[in-house]
Order: sequence, then C-alpha cells, then structure tokens
Amino acid sequence: MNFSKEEIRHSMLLYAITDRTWLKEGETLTSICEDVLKHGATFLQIREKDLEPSAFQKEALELKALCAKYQVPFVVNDSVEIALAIDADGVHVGQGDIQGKNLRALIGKDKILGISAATVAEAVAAQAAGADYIGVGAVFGTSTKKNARNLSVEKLREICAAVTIPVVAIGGIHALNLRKLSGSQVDGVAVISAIFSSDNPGKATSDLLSLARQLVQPTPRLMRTALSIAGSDCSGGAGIQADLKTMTMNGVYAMSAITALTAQNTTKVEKIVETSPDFLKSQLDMIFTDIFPDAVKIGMLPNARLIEVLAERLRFYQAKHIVLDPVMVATSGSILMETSAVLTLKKELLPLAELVTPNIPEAEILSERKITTPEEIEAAAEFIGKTYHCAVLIKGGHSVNTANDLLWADGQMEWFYGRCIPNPNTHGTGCTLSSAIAANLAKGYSLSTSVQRAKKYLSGALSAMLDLGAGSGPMNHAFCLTGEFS
Ligand SMILES: Nc1ncnc2c1ncn2[C@@H]1O[C@H](COP(=O)(O)OP(=O)(O)O)[C@@H](O)[C@H]1O
Ligand SMILES: Cc1ncc(COP(=O)(O)O)c(N)n1
Ligand SMILES: [Mg+2]
Repeated sequence: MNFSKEEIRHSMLLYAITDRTWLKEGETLTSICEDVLKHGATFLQIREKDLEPSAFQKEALELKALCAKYQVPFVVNDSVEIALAIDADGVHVGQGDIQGKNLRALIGKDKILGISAATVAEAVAAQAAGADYIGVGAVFGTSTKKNARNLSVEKLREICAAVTIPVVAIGGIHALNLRKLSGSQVDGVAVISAIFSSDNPGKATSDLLSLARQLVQPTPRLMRTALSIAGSDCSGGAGIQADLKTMTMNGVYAMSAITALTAQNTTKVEKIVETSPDFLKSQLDMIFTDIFPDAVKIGMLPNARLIEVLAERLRFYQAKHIVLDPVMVATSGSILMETSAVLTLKKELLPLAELVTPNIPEAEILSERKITTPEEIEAAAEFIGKTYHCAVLIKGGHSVNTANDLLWADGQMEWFYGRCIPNPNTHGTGCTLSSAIAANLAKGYSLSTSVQRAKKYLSGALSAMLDLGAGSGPMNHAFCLTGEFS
C-alpha cells in the first residue's frame, strides 16, 4: 500500500509496537494485533528482538496482511532485508543503522522510512537521510530499552520544531503519563507495553487513542477548513445542517453558503425559497476572501442562475478539492433542482469538480442511460468521468441489500463494498457522504482514502439507529460523542 505524507502524519497518532513476550496461553501475535487494530491503532511496527529471521519473517507476513485489511501502515523494525522480502510498507531503524548507508536508495522511494532520534542533530540528520518520520525518545523511563536517557517536553518541542516530517514520541508512555507530553507538538505516541502487557489490549488501545487525540488536537493554525454550498434543511438531517455536523465530526472547521431555504421534515419538502444569485455571490466573497476553504462540498442548487454564479466564483477563486453532490431529488421524493438546470450543471460545474457523487437515478440523468447492473454502473461512471474530466462516485444506496459504491478516477475503477445497515432512516446519507469526503480531502487524504473514511463515518452514523420523525429520519452524526464534558 502507498501512503501519502499526510496519511503518514495522521498514522503517527497511536503507533503500536509488538512484544510477544506478554502473550498469554492461546494467544498469538496476530490475534492480539487484530484486537489492537480493531480498537483503532493507527500504525503497527513488528519489533521482536529475540525471534530468529525465518520465524520473524513469518510473523511479519501475517501482520502485513492484517494491517492491509485495516489500511494501517506496517513497518518492520531493524531488518531492511525482511521488510523488502515481505513487501512491508516500510522499515524502522536506529541511528546506528543509517551511518554510511543510503537506506532511502536501498528501500526505494515509496516505502516508509522511520528513524529513531534523541537529539535535534540526530533528528535533522534523519530527515536529511530521507526519513518519513522520526521516533523520538525515550520520553519516560522504559523497561524495553535499558540505559535510555529521558527527554524533557522542552527538548521534544525543540526537536519537533527542527524538522518538517512527523514526530512520534516513544519510551515508557502509558495512560497515566501521556498527558505530560502536552505542548510538545508531537504527532502521536508510540507504545509497546502499555498495550501488549495489558490484560485487555483492545481496551488499552482505545483508551490510549482518545488520550492521544486530546494530545494531538489540531492547533488553530493547522485546522483545516471546508465549505458547504447547499440548501438548508430545517429538520436538520440533510443539506447544510448535515454538512456542518459531518465536517465538524470529521475534524475540520465548517462553513456554509446557503443556496435555498427549505421547509421540510422527514416526510416531505413543503416549501423552497431560493437564494438570489447576488446573495450567493456575497456569501462566497465573504468566505473566500477571509477563511479560504481547503475543500468545498456542493449540494442543492435549485436553478441555473445560481449554478452560473457559483461556477464563476469557484473559477475566480480557484477553489480546491470540489466535491459535487448533484442533488436532484430528495429521499422523500421531492424535486430539489429545476429540470432545465441539469444542462447548466453539466456544462458549468461538472468540469470544475474533483469528484461528482450521483446516486443511481442521478447517474442515469448524467450519463443519459438506464442503469440496472454493476457493469452498467461501471460504464456510466466511465462515461461521466471521461465526458466531464472529473472523478465519479456512483452510490448504490438505492439498491436492495447492498451499499456498494463505485469510484472511477483517472481511468481506474474501485468498488467500495459496504454492509447494508438495516436502518430505514436514510435522510441525508448523500449529503453526509459528500461532506465527509470533502472534509477528508481538506485534511490531505487521497481521494480513495477519503471515500473509504467517509463511508466508515456514514456507516457509524447509520448504525447508531437514531429513529426520529414519522418518515425516513435523520442519522446520528455525533454517534462517536458522549455529550459529556469534564
Ligand atoms: N442502509 C444503508 N447501509 C449502509 N450504507 C448505506 C445505506 N443506505 C445508503 N448507504 C450509503 O450511503 C451513501 C449515500 O448513498 P445514497 O443513499 O444512494 O445517496 P443519496 O442519499 O444521494 O440518494 C452511499 O455510500 C451508500 O452506499
Ligand atoms: C436541503 C436539502 N439538500 C439535500 C437533500 C437531499 O438529501 P439526501 O442526502 O437524503 O439525498 C435534502 N433533502 N435537502
Ligand atoms: Mg442525494
């Protein structure tokens, strides 16, 4: 697997390093690691100092497959040979291993190279040697590495400031001392015994993950921003309201430019008041000249005049990462776009979009054909992508028993298979998916990873089984929050 620089930075959050010595009767390294990955570890390194090479390689191969399943980077400690032999995502080495060698050339440009460092000079040298991240420690006393010096938070901060690559803190970190690293600017924490010596490695992982999240909260300067250009849904489940909730929950600062006010609920759309083109332009000018969005999601656009103004402003500001959800009909069946506006949408907006996300009925309109089979979905996506020079995600939420979506991007097809969640309350699924994709693009994830992460968020919101209103109700966008603050 290939990981972008941003993905590697985010994956530092909770960096797990294996230690077989704590395994209990009946447990295997793979079974414990699966538990750890399931509970949210964002990176895995195999470090088994006492295993001979062939046994090490065997364990590493199993863990590599596991990490691929969870889309988490997997690196091998110390051995470049084994990392290459099993085609791991990369290798982690100490200072001693980089002297006089060109490790970057040895492993190739696509592999992740992690290097340990304990001083500013070592960190700078590691970056110069082509490292993708550095592991800095030991920050606290540790049982796994004898004679390690302890670094102060000030020293850690100095090291973080001296390099541009991500930094993960290591050495004796556990749930009780993790908070002491606050203010150090690290991108995450690496742990061994805090997870592997725990009676419940899964729970230890999720506890450490939430502590790591608090530690690595985006500083205001680093906060990514996203803009939703859509209609207001007064019932809160779709449109602007769904978009703002989704973007917030996906960790970006959310803004809105409203194209229409709708009076709707879970059963129907009662009235629509369209925004004037001039007022849409003013909203866009206020946003783009002050807090420039890192990504833009476009939803309901009731008429062609609004589409024209929007396209002109997006070109003028050279907006980045535009995700276009071509909302034509609401889940409740009401028309949200004039039929005559479809032509303008195709001509003006599709070519500006990085991604367009039609459901099946919308894909039929955009590709001018009927779609009934997976092959027809693929052909329609290819047609739309090639005609309008954008990536296309055709959503299968309207099929029976499946929630499979097809991504066509740059001539490549990728199916995202989703479990169909038996929840009839799907008001706003399309809005939520497109906003979550935009939020992830704003954070620097690749298109494919953004789609995958967005589907995961959507499944969480659907699985919370909220049941409000008499019709197809909204989802719980805050399913992963408790609502309690201390
Ligand atoms: N019951 C469900 N379980 C899981 N995913 C679903 C379900 N219904 C829709 N989805 C997903 O929600 C997203 C939106 O799809 P869809 O409902 O087709 O769009 P729209 O809301 O625009 O009509 C897609 O990723 C789809 O796979
Ligand atoms: C203002 C507004 N925008 C979009 C939708 C589509 O909702 P869905 O995501 O269910 O297709 C909606 N019902 N209202
Ligand atoms: Mg929709």
